Amino acid sequence: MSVIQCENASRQRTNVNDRVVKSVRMNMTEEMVERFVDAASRGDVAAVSSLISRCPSLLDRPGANGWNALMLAARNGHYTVTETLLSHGADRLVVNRSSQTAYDIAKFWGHTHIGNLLVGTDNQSQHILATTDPSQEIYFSAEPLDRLSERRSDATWQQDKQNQPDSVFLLFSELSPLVHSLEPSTGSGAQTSLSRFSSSLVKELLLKPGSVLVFLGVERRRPSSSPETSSEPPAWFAINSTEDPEVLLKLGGEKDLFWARRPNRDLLNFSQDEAGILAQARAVLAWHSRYAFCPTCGSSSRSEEAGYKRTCTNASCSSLQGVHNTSYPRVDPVVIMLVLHPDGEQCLLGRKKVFPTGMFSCLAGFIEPGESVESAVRREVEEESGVKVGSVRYVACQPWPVPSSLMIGCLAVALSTDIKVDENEIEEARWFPRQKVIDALFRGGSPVLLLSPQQTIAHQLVKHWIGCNSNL
Ligand SMILES: NC(=O)C1=CN([C@@H]2O[C@H](COP(=O)(O)OP(=O)(O)OC[C@H]3O[C@@H](n4cnc5c(N)ncnc54)[C@H](OP(=O)(O)O)[C@@H]3O)[C@@H](O)[C@H]2O)C=CC1
Ligand SMILES: [Mg+2]
Ligand SMILES: [Mg+2]
Ligand SMILES: [Mg+2]
Ligand SMILES: [Zn+2]
Repeated sequence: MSVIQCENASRQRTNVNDRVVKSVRMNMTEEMVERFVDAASRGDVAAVSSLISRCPSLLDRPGANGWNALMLAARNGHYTVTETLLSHGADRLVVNRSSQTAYDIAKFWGHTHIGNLLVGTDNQSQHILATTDPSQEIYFSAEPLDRLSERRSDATWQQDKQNQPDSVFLLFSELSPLVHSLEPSTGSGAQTSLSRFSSSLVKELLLKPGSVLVFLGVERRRPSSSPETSSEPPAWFAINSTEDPEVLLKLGGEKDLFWARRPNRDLLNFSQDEAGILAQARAVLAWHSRYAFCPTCGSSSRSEEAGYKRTCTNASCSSLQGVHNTSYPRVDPVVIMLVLHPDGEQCLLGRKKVFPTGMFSCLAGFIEPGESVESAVRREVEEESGVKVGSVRYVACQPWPVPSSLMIGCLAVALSTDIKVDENEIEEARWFPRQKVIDALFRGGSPVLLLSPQQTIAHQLVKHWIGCNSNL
């Protein structure tokens, strides 16, 4: 045998030996994983603890059937084993082959106490589970003011409120609100706050021909028991001004005020209450800015009913007779839907060209005249992605004041899965598995999937789907 043949034979023997060693090691590891998940499944705390201390990497390893120790402990209602696994840092966010987390499994099998343990107290897992009522968290939907619509046509009451020292006036220039930054220590998570002006500061501004005033409502609070303060809660107004924005800034004196000009970004930084007020104020002011002239005859129109109606100044205009929706602030209904794959474990998300790299969101589209919510969902999904949709279920809605949409959020189930995007509207659409979505929601964005911010209903719909049990 030549030297080369000898070397080759020796190399082959080494490779064979390596493979044998590797396979023995693999069998040993697999065996250990099976022993570990079996101990968790039987509720054997001592065996679970001893195996983790010998080999910590076993903790989240799935057994041959795709279930890890935490899932099996949850399935069989073993509280102490669940507790032990969590105390070692077991990952609550991993899913099995059917896209179920340990929490899904505990909830399905009725082990509420284990479900509660898996929710824990940390924000991360609470987010997953506290999604049964998404409307609780919808940005722009809080209603801290009582709109008192019956007071809109009471001119004396309106004038009186405009003169009250405790009335609050919000300022807008070209529909951008005047705001100031908040210290992070406020704890509300809000970064900016609406700047509030008193009647004396805006008195002159209200006399300018380009100023539009809208009555928003009064604060929802019990009348004060203190005799020094007014017994009626303060009234709130919004003003859109055409004056020089730099000059308007000076109304705030020395304070560090600025205009929140980028609608899709700057309007998302307020507290829930202020976002609710902003949604109302901006949408009504946007309507005034677009309807200065009567849509029926083209004559000029004037604001009435404290900013909630525009009436044509032409006495012979037909809009002055009968029902005319051109006279009232408009709301445009939009459907927004999370489409679920027929397997229940994937969802359809799309991206527009203008989205930041990696960002995907729910498909959405304006409802057309004569269309139901369900038909609009089916039409928009098919137009934008080529996917056919069957059942549609309403989940929650969101006022979206850019300029005045109402986003009607639904879950919809796909009947077909092939994707063909409408390139005018969507750059790409894809099916995303539940685990990827969980990772994007709770472990921070990955380059593959970045979701829209939590203030959007698109984000809330995705979170709601994750909070629903996967099919068991
Ligand atoms: N809060 C959230 O989570 C989200 C909110 N949105 C909002 O929903 C709205 C609609 O979504 P989008 O996907 O753009 O809608 P569509 O899929 O219906 O497409 C938008 C196109 O429809 C046309 N359009 C504009 N206004 C209307 C109307 N009143 N009725 C019918 N068609 C109209 C426009 O065409 P043209 O360009 O020719 O004028 C526009 O380009 C947007 O305002 C968007 O900001 C969207 C996604 C998420
Ligand atoms: Mg569309
Ligand atoms: Mg669309
Ligand atoms: Mg459309
Ligand atoms: Zn008219």
